[in-house]
Amino acid sequence: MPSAWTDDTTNDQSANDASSPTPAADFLTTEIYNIGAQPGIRSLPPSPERDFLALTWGPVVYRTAYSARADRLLPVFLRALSHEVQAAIPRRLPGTPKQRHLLETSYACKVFSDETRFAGAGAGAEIGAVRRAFHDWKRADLALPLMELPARLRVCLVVDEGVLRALERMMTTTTTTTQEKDTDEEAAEGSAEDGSEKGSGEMCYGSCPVIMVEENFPDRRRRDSNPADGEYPGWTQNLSGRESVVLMVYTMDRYLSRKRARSPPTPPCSDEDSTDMKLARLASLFPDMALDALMEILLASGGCVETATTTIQAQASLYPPKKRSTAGATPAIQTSLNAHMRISHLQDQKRSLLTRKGKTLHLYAPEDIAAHTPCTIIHNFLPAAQANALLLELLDESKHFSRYRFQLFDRTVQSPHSASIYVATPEQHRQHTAEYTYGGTYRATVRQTTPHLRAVSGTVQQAVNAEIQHRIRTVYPGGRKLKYQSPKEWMPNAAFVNCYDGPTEAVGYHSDELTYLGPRAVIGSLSLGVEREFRVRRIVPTDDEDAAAAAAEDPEAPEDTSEGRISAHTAADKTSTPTKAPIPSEHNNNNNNNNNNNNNNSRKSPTISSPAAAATAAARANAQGQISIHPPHNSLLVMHAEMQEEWKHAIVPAQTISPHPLAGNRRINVTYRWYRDSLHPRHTPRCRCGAPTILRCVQRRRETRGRYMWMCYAGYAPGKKGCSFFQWADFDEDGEPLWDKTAVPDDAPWLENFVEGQDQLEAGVGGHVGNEKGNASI
Ligand SMILES: O=C(O)CCC(=O)C(=O)O
Ligand SMILES: [Fe+2]
Repeated sequence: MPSAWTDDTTNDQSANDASSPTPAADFLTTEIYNIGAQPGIRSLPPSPERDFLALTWGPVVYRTAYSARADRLLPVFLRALSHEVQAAIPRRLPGTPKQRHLLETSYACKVFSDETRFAGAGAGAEIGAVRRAFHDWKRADLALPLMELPARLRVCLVVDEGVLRALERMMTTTTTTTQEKDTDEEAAEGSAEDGSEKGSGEMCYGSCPVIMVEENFPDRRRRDSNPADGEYPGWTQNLSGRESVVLMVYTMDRYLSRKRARSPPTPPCSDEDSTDMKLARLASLFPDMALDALMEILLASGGCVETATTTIQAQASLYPPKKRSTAGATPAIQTSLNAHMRISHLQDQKRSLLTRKGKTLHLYAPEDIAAHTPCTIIHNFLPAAQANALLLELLDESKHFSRYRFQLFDRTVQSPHSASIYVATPEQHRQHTAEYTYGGTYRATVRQTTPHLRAVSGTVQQAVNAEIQHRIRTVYPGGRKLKYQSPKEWMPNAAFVNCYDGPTEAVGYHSDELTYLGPRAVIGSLSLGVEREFRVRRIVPTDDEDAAAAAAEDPEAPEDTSEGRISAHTAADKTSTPTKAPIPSEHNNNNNNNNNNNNNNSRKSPTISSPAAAATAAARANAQGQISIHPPHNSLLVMHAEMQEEWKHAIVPAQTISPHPLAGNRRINVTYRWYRDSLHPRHTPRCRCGAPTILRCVQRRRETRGRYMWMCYAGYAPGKKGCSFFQWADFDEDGEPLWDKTAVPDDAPWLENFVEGQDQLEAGVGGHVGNEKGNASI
C-alpha cells in the first residue's frame, strides 16, 4: 500500500498540508478517501480488492492481446501509462508537495488478464465481452451497488493488439530517430527515474492510442445521466490520445467524452409520498431486491419511483443476475446477511444460529450490525471536512495521552493504548481527577474539551437519541425501553478519547464501567483514522452453560473486569486461546435478599485472581463466538442499552492495517458518555477501605442475573489491596438509584455538558425530555 501514507504524520504541518484545499486535495478526497465509505465498498470484507478500491486510484485495465509480443509489451505499456499519469499530476491536479506525493504514491492500476475470456476482445462488437466482465466484476464479484461509483469503476481501459502495435511502432521510431524529448520536464524526469527499459523511458506517449470504455451509470450529480433520458444504459468507447487519459477521466467532470444530446427533462415525479411509501412501492415491484439496494437507487433517482423503476429494469434486462462468484472470497466472512435475516425481536435466537464457539463472524452492513449485535453504526457520520478536522485535532492532542496502569495478577501493567478523558469545565476537570475513580484509581490525564470535540458532540447527541428511539421502536420487546434504561434524553458530558498507534495497540475484552453512567447506559463511539476491528461477544450464559455453571465452583467470575482492565495482548482472542485477563473474584450471591446494606463477607478478595481462573472465564465467554465490526473512519457506533451488561467488547490487535492518509497508522476513538448526577461519587457507597465502590451487574448466576451490586475495586489499583465489600444496588424502573438522597448535601456543583447553545439540540429527534438539573450536553 502507498508508502506515503505511512509518512510521519505526527508532523502537524505535513498532516495539515495534506488537507489544504487544492485540486489535488479535492481529488484525493473524492476519489480515494471517500471511496472507502461508499455504500458497497465499505461493506466489502478485508481483502486486497478492498484495499485497491479504498486506498488507491488509477485505471482498471483489460488485456485482450495474448501473443508473446504482448507479454513483452504489456509491462512497457503499464510503465508508460504510469509515467504519463505521474507526469500529468502537477499539471492537472495542482496541490502541495505532500498532496502530490500522496497522489503519486497511491496510483495503482489493476489488470485483468484472462486469455480464455478476453482473447481478441479488442474493438468493435467484441468489446461487449470486456464490458460484461467489467460490469460483473463490480456487480457480481464485489456486489457493489448500482450507483455513484468512483470514476475508476465507471471507465476501463482495454489494451488490445492495436494498442500494443502502436506502442511498439513508437518505441521503434523513438529508438531509431533522434529522440523527441517530451516537452514536459516532469515527464522526462519521471522517465529517467522509473528505470524503464532503454527506449521507452523518454518517449512521448501522448500519441499512443488507448481504448477507453465508459459505463454510463446514472449519476445523481448529473441530470443528463438520468436513465429516463433515453440513452441509458450505455457505453461509449474512445480511441484517445493517451496523454493523461486516466487523469482526464477523473478530472473532466468525471466523464469526458460522452457528448450526449440533452434530452427533455424527465417529467417530475410525484413527491407527495414519504420515502417509506416510495420504498414500499419499489419493494412490491422488485420483491427480490434488498431494501438497502432499492433505497440507494431511489436516492440516486432523486426520490423518483418511476426513474428508479426504469433504472432497475434496464439493469435487469442488460445484466441478468448471475450467481455470485465465491472465488477469492474470504471464508467465514459475510458481507451482508440481510438477504437471510431481518431485525426482529428474536435477535438472540437468530444470533445463536450465526455465532458459534470460537468463531468470529464479520459483519459490515449497518442493518446486519443492528440485527445481530447491541450496536448500530452510521457511516459517513460527519461532513468529511469536519471529521478530518476533528481527527487532526485529536492526533495533536494524543501527544498528551497516557497509558493507565493497573494490576494484572501480581504484576502492574500498562494499558495497551493511550487515552485521555475530556470534560467541559475546570470544575469537572477537578472532579474527574479527584472524585471519580476508574478501576480503583484516579485518572491522571483529564483534559478540557477541544473546539472540534465540542462542536461534534451536539451532532452525536442528536444522532444517538434518534438511534435510541429507533432501537426501542424496532428491537425492544413491546416497543418499550428496557427496564432501568433512562427515559431522559441522552446528554453526553464526558468524552473518553483513545489512540491506538499501530496494529499491536488494542484494548482487551471488557464492559464499560457503569458506576457513574448507571444501568443500561448508552455510549456514542466515534471512530477516526485507521479502521480497526471492534469485536463484541455476548456474556449472558446459555441454558447449557447455566447447567454447567451450577455445577462449577466459580460460577460468577467474569472473564475480566471493567473497561480497560485487561492484559496488553488479546492475540489470544484471535486464536481462541484464553485471554489473560484479571478476574475480580466472584462475589457470593447466595444471599439474595434486597438489603442494600448487606455486606457479604463470603465474597473472595478481588485480588486473588489467577491466570487459570482467567483462562476458564475467557473460554466460557468465547463459547458463544464473537462478532467483528469494522468501524471505518468517520463512523458513529452506538452501543445501546443492552451492551454493557450483556456483552463485552474489544479492539483486537491487527495483523496488518491500512494506513490512513491523515492518521498514518493511528486510530482515534471518542466515546461520548453521559455521567449521571445521581451517581456522582458523593452518592455512591464507599467500601471498608474507604474507596469508592464500582457498579457491576450479575450475569453468570441465574438466580441473581440482572441484579446490580456495589463492590470494592481498590484491589485493582497498582500496589493496593481491596476489601471484600459488596452491597446490592437497587434502581427504579428508569435506572435512578434508590437511596436516601436527603443524606447528601445538595450544594455540590453539578455536571455540565459540552455544548454551548443548547437550542440547536432541542430540535433533536426523540424530543427534549428534560434533564437532570438542566444540563446541556458536552
Ligand atoms: O476504541 C474503541 O472503539 C473502543 C474503546 C472502548 O472500548 C472504551 O473506551 O471503553
Ligand atoms: Fe469500552
